[in-house]
Amino acid sequence: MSSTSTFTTRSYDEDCMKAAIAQSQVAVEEGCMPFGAVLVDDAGNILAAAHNCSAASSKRGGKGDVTRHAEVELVRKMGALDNIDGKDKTKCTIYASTEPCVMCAGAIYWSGVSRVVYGCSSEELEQTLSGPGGFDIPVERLYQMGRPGMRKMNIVGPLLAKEAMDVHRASGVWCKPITTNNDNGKHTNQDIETERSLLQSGLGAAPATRDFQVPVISMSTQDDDDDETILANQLWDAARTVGFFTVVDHGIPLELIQQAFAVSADFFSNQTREEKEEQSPFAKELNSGYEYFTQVRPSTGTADQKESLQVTARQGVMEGRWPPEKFQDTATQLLEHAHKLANRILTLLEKDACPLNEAGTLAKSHTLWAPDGQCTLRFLHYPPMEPETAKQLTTPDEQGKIHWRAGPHTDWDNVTLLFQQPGQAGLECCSNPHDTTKGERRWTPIDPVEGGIAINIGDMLARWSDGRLYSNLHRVRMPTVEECTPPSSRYSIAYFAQSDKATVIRSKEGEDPITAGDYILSRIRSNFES
Ligand SMILES: O=C(O)CCC(=O)C(=O)O
Ligand SMILES: [Fe+2]
Repeated sequence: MSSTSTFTTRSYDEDCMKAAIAQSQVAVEEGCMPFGAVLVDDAGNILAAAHNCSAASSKRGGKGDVTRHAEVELVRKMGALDNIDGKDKTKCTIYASTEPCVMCAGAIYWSGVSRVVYGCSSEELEQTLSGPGGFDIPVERLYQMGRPGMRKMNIVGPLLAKEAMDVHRASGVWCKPITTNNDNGKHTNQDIETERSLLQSGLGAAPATRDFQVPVISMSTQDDDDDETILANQLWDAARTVGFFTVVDHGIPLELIQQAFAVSADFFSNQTREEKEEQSPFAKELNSGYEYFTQVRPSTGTADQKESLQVTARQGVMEGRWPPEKFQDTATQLLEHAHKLANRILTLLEKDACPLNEAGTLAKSHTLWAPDGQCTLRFLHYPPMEPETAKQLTTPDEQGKIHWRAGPHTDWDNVTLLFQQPGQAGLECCSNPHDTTKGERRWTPIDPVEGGIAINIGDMLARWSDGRLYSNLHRVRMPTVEECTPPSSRYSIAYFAQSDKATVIRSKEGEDPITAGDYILSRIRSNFES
């Protein structure tokens, strides 16, 4: 595990770390290894900067001097610095884009500097290396191994780990290509098996009771730390027990939500299936575009009674797949708002869910429209049906199978924001098996609330949080006879917050990490294979 120091951070730490990471980029541009470092005084002034000067490979200009690591270069520069005269070196900080190796930790100690802030941990880097690992001991532990009387060293990190790792990955000099970093579907198959078992156990088809409630939580705070803490605790309790909750006062304008439902109804209900397919052709590997009654859930063996349009917020994916302008404008705006809200929720949950994460890691792992972005906005329409049809589709066939508007499933993402409209009920969730206060597992409705958004935890965050959070099953039941008199639609819009492809999701110690890209890909594949 990477160590997180108990020492406090300073207001200029992030800016100085960005300067160290920029140095690591300069190193790459000069054909060297991706490491950078800066020296900073106790007022936050950068006194010197250096980067690795060992050539990346013989192909890139000779082997060079292998001791020319960024920190060693920096310490050597210190001897010649004019601006360090009169300063107390023990109060200076060295920012290193990656946790210093044993050699650099020694050089830093002998330089007289007593504070070290690092970007990504050597452990994180090690796990992405294509070759053998390095000669590293976590720097905090290394300094603790020194003799009594040794000067006390103050270590802070990881800080801006994603940014620091991005330079390593993009450098192409030694990280594994990210697509090879997968777990052969071990986890994703487990998720699919959980869904498949619902068919045999009968739990998937058990009717909903109102034995437990899905909490409704106001997200309005006065920008005050106490309010934020109260809100974080409420979200944590709801996420940890039920796994589903509805938020109100969340800041997304009601008019925008209503406008999104209006363009959705216009797209689905005022065009033929062929027109929709032509406007937004479906791409299987991207899981993007328009689909008509195609999704067969492992939990039901029958196709969901729905049509959907999936907007994937990745560079280029929606080209040739956007319905007309007004739809695109509205969907883009809703995506922006949903993205911000999801990130706020993830940040509020992070401290309890992923205690080893640097604060903000979850939020930073989602980038809208990035080349490896994976967030999606899914417009759903469950078409109206006659009462007779609803009855027929919910009567078990010879194999005991029935139909659903959406069969029981868990979502693949970190967190889902689900917009639903009053008067269009049907969404239900199953109790969390880890919540022992609920006894036997049961289903309960998630009633639509005007302007409210239903939130649920997905499999990605369940995994990232080492099971501290749980992604619970949910489904959309068929309409009742009353709801079919007259036949009526259900529209919903789901925002799925899925980390960028290169994000490394690491769960328990000893388990293989997986990139978010591989994770989603294996879920897409297994869903189509089922
Ligand atoms: O339409 C709904 O209410 C639920 C949709 C859903 O759960 C999904 O698409 O994952
Ligand atoms: Fe879902």
